[in-house]
Order: sequence, then C-alpha cells, then structure tokens
Amino acid sequence: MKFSMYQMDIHPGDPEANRQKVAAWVEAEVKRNNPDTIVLPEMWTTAYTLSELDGIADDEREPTESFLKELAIKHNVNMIGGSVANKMNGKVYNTALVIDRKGNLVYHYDKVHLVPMLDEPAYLSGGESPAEVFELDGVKLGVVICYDLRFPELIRWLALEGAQALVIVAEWPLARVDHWRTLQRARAIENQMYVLTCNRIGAYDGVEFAGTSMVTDPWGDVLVEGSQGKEETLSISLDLEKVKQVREDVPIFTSRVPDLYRYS
Ligand SMILES: NC(=O)CCC(=O)C(=O)O
Repeated sequence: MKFSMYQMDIHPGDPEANRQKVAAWVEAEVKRNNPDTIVLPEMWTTAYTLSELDGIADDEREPTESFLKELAIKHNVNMIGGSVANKMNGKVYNTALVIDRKGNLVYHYDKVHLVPMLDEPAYLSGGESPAEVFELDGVKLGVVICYDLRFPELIRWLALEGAQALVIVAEWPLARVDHWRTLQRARAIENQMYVLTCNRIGAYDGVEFAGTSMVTDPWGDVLVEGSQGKEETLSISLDLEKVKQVREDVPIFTSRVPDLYRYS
C-alpha cells in the first residue's frame, strides 16, 4: 500500500479555504505519486481555533464527510481524512474520518485523550470508545490522534487486533518535538508495526507546530522524515512482509504474560 501524507499549514478558522487547499493538493498528488491512501493532519479544517469552534465545527461530520467521499471517488483513493472539530448532540469532538476509494465511510474515531497543554478539555469532549482496527484494500490499520501517542495502552489493543500499521494525525508543538520523535519509534518497536504520522506545520496563537511527520518501520527504523518548517508531502510504499518478519524474529506477542499485567 502506497501512502501520501500532507504535512500542511492550516488557515485558522477558515474551513472552506482549507478544503480548497486540500482538494488542489489531492488532485496534484494523485497525478504525481498515484497513492492508494492519503493522510491529512489533525483539525485541518479549523486548526486550534477553540473559541470559534461552536460556529465553524462540522455538524455530525458534515460537510467534511461528503467532501472526502467526493475526493475519494473522483481520484479512486482511500482517504484517512485527518481529524476535524465535529458537533454531535451538543458536544464538540475531535473526530478522525476514514473513507475508502469507493466513497464508503469505513471508520470514525473521536479522540479519547484531550490535551491539557492546548486547552482542549475546556472546549472539546473526549471520545467514549476505544480506537479499533479497520481495513483499507485488505490492510489492517489503526488511527489515533496526536496526544493519544502518549498512551501505549490504547495503541497496544490495535496491535493485538492485528494492525499492521498505525496512522497518527497530529498538531504536535515544536516545544515537544523530541517526545514526538521518540514516542513514534517506541510505539513502532513495542508493537512491531509501521507508524505513519502526519503533523501540521506553521503557528497559531503563539504555538509553533513541529512538522517532522515520519514513517517508522516495525523494527524502529525511520524510513522518511519531514522537515520542521516546510509544507511537504511524504510518500512511501509499505512492505507488509516486514511486519510478519519482525514478529517472527522477536516474538513478543507469544512471550506476553497478560495475566500478570495491571493496567488501571
Ligand atoms: N494536538 C495534540 O494532541 C498535541 C499533543 C501534545 O502537545 C503533546 O502530547 O505534547
């Protein structure tokens, strides 16, 4: 499976401008690299304009869901459509959407861990369901959102359910870029799966974001890495045999002793 990740800057509080920007990029990227699956960053329609979200968030995933479905069908490409601010039953969630190349909504996930350092808990509600594995073109994948990267318990479940690759959509600040890089490698090594991340660049409200989107293989080697301050596209084909090979060479999943683990 070939992935393209759009490490983009975001027009704050202007969903229409961001949709136009993404539509133009997808058009060009499909011509350039013909990916199977496209990945966008966290909160890419609005950025962290938290006090404005009541007026500009999606309503029950619309219009973003329809927008992504149209792009998927038009370009015959799967869309891991980053995440968006999304109103449901009077609450606002940070919701990731996954659309297959036929335009079906395959999966959606509300960010479980809200990030205090960016004031999310004051404006957003946390998801009430754990992340689950889904399939695109027969590949088992998981998706989580930014701060979720710090919680190995959430991600371990995806590995146990057979995920071959984990996609993380993000607006991760430059101030903690060392954690960002290290934790991606840790999640890849401990779960023996690919970890692909799509982070924004640029700044909003005094916070500069890190870029540095990455693809780490199941051995922990970083295969590609975006720069810190520039819009970039990361393009990569995954060798899924490597997941099987690493799990055979270092068989942690058969060595586990779950009866002795205490989680809460
Ligand atoms: N958008 C986020 O969830 C940022 C997470 C973050 O800043 C951190 O974990 O550090």
